[in-house]
Amino acid sequence: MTSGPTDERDPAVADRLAELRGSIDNLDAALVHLLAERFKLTRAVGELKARTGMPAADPGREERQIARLRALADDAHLDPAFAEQFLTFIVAEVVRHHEAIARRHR
Ligand SMILES: O=C(O)C(=O)C[C@]1(C(=O)O)C=C[C@@H](O)C=C1
Repeated sequence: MTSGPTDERDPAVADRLAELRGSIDNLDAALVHLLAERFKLTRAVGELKARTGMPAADPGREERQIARLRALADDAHLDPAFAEQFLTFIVAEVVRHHEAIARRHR
């Protein structure tokens, strides 16, 4: 017999789905905590940069981070383009925070 859309009513399938979703929820929580820690560190960097008059963004550093993350993603069988987009998205938010901190220091 082939499996079909009714399989999710099968208790074994429902249990397995709940188990997988439980682990996904744990990892999502870990990601939120990791991001919160990263933003604590970047806030300190933003304050240091504002205090010393350094520019918010460092394109050279970003280039190196992207190259490193792409290689790590490749090793981990994660799409390197996705890893790059993810980092770029986070760093754009960090730069926005740095700029807001710098405005407050003026
Ligand atoms: O390392 C820095 O200089 C930072 O400001 C941190 C960070 C990052 O989020 O990793 C953010 C902005 C820079 O363009 C590069 C890196």
